[in-house]
Amino acid sequence: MWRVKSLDAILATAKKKSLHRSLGPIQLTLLGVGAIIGTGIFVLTAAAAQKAGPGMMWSFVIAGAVCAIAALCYSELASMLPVSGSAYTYTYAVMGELLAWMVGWALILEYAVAASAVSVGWSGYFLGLIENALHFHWPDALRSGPAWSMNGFIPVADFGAGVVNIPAILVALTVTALLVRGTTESARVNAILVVIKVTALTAFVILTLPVIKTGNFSPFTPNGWFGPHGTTGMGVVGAAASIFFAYVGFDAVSTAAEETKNPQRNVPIGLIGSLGICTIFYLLVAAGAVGAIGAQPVLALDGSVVQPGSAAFQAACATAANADRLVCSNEALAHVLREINWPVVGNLLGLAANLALPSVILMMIYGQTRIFFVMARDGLLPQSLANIHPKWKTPYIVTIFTGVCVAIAAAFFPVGQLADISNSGTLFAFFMVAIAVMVLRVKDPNRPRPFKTPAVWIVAPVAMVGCAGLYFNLPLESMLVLPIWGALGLVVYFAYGYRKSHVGRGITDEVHELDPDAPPTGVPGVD
Ligand SMILES: NC(=[NH2+])NCCC[C@H](N)C(=O)O
Repeated sequence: MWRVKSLDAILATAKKKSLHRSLGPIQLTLLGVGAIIGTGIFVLTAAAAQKAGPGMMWSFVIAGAVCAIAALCYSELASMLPVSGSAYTYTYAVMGELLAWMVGWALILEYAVAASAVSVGWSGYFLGLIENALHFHWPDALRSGPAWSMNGFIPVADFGAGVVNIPAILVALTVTALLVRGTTESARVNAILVVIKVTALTAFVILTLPVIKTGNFSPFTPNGWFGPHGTTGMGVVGAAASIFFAYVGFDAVSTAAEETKNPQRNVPIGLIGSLGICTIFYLLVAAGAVGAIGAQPVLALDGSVVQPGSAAFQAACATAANADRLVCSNEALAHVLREINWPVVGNLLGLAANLALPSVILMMIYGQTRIFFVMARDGLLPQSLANIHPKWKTPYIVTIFTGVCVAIAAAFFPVGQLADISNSGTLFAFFMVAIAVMVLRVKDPNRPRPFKTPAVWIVAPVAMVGCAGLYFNLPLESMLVLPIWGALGLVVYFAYGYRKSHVGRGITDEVHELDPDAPPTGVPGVD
């Protein structure tokens, strides 16, 4: 189970597709910005405010910094191993099959659950739009899933607040259908969506900054840095662990390393550039939202601090006094614009989110099928999962399976919890990547590295500490999902993958990216 897949075998697999080095620093930065901006800023701003209050501005800085450091490690491996499967493949080459399996298993959590989170985020903007622009009232029971609370370790659902999130199901299944039919996102569509997203955020900043009231910034950190005693995942650092979601996606830049001119110089510019631009945007948006309408958390009816999305939180938001608070909105940015008397621009921003978010869902479900595909190709999952549809040439079985799971999770869970769970998978994968970079420096010091992590012996350990630090500031329920999911993964591995693994059975599978059984490539941001 410590067997590794040799770097040369992996590279032989990838050899066939050697790409033209054409990207410069500016294109790379834009690619990153396009892949990063999404649900995080549009939707999770409200959850971050509930956790940290105006102090969420620090949360954006912390999460951005952890991402920047992790990104530097990720890029070294991405530039050495320009192949699909990302963190899973890197770990397979460096630390052996068992850990690779665990990373691949965690990536399932990351991608599929992120797709669910974005579906729920889309639903919030969709409902806001049809209600405000078309004055159509969607039935209450069908607009969100139940509110969850914990009774000891047993989750309890309260269906008073909602039963099932129908719009989220619809968007997840629609995107799945498109993927089954073989839709991929073209660079052109991606460029248009980048412009739409950036325009929407710019408009938000321009309209909110002039109406900022300094009084809205105090108290600045109502829940402190780590939340009041007895809570988990609250405070400025708790909000950073959630808002981390808003920065993920920069791997698009790392993945493009082999298409980049002078990667040693341009990849870090692209990474730090796109993360830097997003951080500045996010800070301006956060300042605008806080300053315009305030961002103080709501308290439970008994006066205690509450986790966003929980049953007690829903109850507090249902009171008339709290209904218009930022933290209670499912479409935070559109809501702010309506509150400051720009209803039409608010609706347009909602429309922009509705147009742009499905592409994030598409990339996530696509990325998920790609990971399943690579794992099946290595023999760790059943080959039949990778079966290709005769007419549409897509891996339809895994796509439909993934889409249905995504829709179910989206139907019944709130966006903040889903994002937290997805983050736990991402943080684990980044943590492993930081280790892998160092291990590979020792094991294989002379292999060419188109991009080298600067000061790796400082940067990689700091990345590990940063990822672990954010993970341990997730709410307890979300934190527990990763070990439980991991234990399940171990069972699956020893029951199946351990015996079936191609590397274990001595099969060197030279499946090329261009082989007919490989899924279509060409979605920016996933590989
Ligand atoms: N690989 C991921 N976990 N991506 C999900 C996050 C995508 C993006 N940053 C957003 O805020 O919508």
